[in-house]
Amino acid sequence: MQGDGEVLFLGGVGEVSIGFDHEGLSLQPLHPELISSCWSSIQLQPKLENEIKFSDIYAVQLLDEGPVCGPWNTKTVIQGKKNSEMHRFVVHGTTRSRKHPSAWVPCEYLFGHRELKTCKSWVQQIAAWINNERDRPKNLMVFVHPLCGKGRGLKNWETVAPLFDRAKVNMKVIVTERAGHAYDTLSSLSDKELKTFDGVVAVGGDGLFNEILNGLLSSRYKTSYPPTPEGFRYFGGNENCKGNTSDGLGYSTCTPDSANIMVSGNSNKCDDHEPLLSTSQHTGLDISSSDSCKKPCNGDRDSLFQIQLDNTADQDHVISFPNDWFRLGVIPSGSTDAIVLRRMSLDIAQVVRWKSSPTAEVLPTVRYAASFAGYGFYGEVIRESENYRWMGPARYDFSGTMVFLKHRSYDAKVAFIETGDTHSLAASSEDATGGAQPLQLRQKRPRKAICRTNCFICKAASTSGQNSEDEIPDSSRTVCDNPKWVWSKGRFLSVGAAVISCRNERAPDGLVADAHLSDGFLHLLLIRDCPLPLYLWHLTQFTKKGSDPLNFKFVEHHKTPAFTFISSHDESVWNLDGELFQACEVSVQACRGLVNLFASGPEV
Ligand SMILES: Nc1ncnc2c1ncn2[C@@H]1O[C@H](COP(=O)(O)OP(=O)(O)OP(=O)(O)O)[C@@H](O)[C@H]1O
Repeated sequence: MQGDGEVLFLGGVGEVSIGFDHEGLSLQPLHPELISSCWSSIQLQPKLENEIKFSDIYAVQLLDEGPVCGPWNTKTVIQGKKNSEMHRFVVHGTTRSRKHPSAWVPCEYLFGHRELKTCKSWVQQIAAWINNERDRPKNLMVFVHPLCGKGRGLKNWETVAPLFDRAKVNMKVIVTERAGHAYDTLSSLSDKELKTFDGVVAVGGDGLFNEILNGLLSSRYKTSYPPTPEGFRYFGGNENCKGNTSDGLGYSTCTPDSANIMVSGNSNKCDDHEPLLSTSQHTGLDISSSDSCKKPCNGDRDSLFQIQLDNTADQDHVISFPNDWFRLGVIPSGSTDAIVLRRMSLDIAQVVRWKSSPTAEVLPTVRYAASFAGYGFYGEVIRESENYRWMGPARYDFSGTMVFLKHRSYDAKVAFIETGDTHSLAASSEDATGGAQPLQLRQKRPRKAICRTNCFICKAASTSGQNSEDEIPDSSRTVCDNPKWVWSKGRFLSVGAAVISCRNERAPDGLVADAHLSDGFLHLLLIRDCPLPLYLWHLTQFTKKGSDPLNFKFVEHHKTPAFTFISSHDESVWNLDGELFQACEVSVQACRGLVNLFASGPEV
C-alpha cells in the first residue's frame, strides 16, 4: 500500500489512516475500539471493509464544508476541530446487501479533513483512478418497460437513474410504448449510431431483455446455421427455402441463399456502409454452408470483423456487432439492484426454425435466447399464462398447475451432438417407459462444478480461442470437428435447453445447477412421458436446494453444443426466454460468449 499515513475522518468511524494501491483504497481506523460496537448497527452505512476497491467505486464528489459524524455516541475533537464542521468529500460505491448477499447495493463513504486542498487532492486522485478503468461505460441506451412486473419498471428506473448521473454516464432513455418497441429501435439503428453507445440496458424482465438481444443480433450477427444431423430433411441443401420475408412478429428471417452462407436478418436495415452484407459478397471467400459446417458457432466475431476491415475503405465506420466492448445490462423489475460496472461474457442460444408447422413451407427464421428454449410443458405454461395476464406474476403458478394436470406428451425426434458428457441412462426411444430409479441406486454423478464469479471453466473456454490448442484443451472444438450425432425419439413431456442454470427464487439451483455462462454448451433436457406422480416428484425436486431433479430414469440430460428437434405435429409451442415461438422443426446451437454483460458473474 502507498499513501499510508494520511489521516482523514470517515463518517461513522472516526479517524482513519488511508492508503492506496492499484486496486483500491485501504482504511485503517485509528481507534477501532470506538467503532466495533456501533458501526454494524448503522444499517444504511456500508460494513467497514479495510479496502474499498476502485472497481466498486462509481463516483467521487467534493462536498461543501459541513458535519461529519463520529462513531456512535462519541463527541470527539478531531484535527483540532469539533467533528461538526470539516471540508468533505464522498466516495460513492457498491457493496453487498446485508439481507441478500448476492445483491449489490449503493453505499457512501463520507470523508472529512480540515484542509480543503487535502480533500481536493483525494477527489482528483480517486477520480483519476476510476477513470483509468477502461471497462467503465460512458454512453448507454436504456429501455424501460414501464409495465413490467407489477408496473414497477419506471419506479425502478427512477431509483437507479441518479446513480448513472453521478457516475457521469450519458443515457438515452427510451420508455417502451408497446411490445416490439425495443426490438424495432435496435434493429433499425445503423451500426454507426449503435457504435456511439457502450451498451444497452434493459429495465424490465426477461421479455424485454430477449427483445434487446434479438434487436441487436438479428440483422448484425452472421454465422452459419446450426449444424444438422445426417438424415435431417434439410441436410445438404435448403432448396425449398423461399425468399427474404418477415415472419409477422417483426423479427428477421433469411433468404435461402444467405441462409446457406450466413445467418443474418434484414440486410436492408444494415449500416450505411454495408458492413453487414454477407461476408461472401464482400470477399468472395468461401464460407461453408450451414449443412456442411459441422462446427458449432463459437462467437467467431474476430474473423468476421477482420474480413470487414480488410474490405472496407472507410474503416472508421466498420465496427461489427456483437463485439467485445458492447455490453448488455439488466436492471430487474421489482429490485433496486444497480448495474455492475464489470464485464462478463454470455453464451447465447441461436434457434433456427425450419418450419413453423408440418404443412408450412421451409422458411428459416432465426431467434436468440439468453437463458432457455423449451418445447411442450415449458411452451404450454407460457401459452396458457397469456389467458391470465390479469393475475400478474401469479399467472405462471396457475397456468403451470393447469398444464401439469393436463399431462400432455408430444411425439418428437431429437438429435444432439454427443460430447461424452451426458447424464442420461435412457438414450434410446425404446426405453421410453416411465419410472424413476430410486435415487440411491442411480449411478454416482460427477461432482458439479458450479459457475461462479471468475469461473475457471468459462475462462478456459474463452481463452482457448486465443491460444494454441496445445495450451488449453477446448472440448467443444474437438467434438465439433468430428461431431457424433445421437438420436433420441419418443413421447416427451418437454424438450428444453438451458443456456444458463436459470436459478430463481422457486428453483434455487436452477434447472441445471452446473450450467456455465460461457462454456459454449447447452444443457438439453428431455423429459420422457411418465406417470403424473413421478413427474410431480421430478418437478418438486427443483424447489429444493441441493437436490438432483435430473436424476430420474425418464430424464435425459445431455451437455451439447447443438441439437435438432423435429415434430410431425404442431401441438405445442416453443418458449424462448419466456416468449412464444411456433415451430415444429428447429436447430439450436450455443454461440459461445456471443454477448457481454455488465455483470461480474453468479454469486452462489
Ligand atoms: N410498453 C409496453 N407495453 C406492452 N408490452 C411491452 C411494453 N414494453 C415491452 N413489452 C413486452 O412485454 C413483454 C414482457 O416484458 P418483460 O418480460 O420485460 O416484463 P415482465 O413483467 O417480466 O412480463 P412477463 O411476466 O409477461 O414476462 C415482452 O414481450 C416485451 O416485449
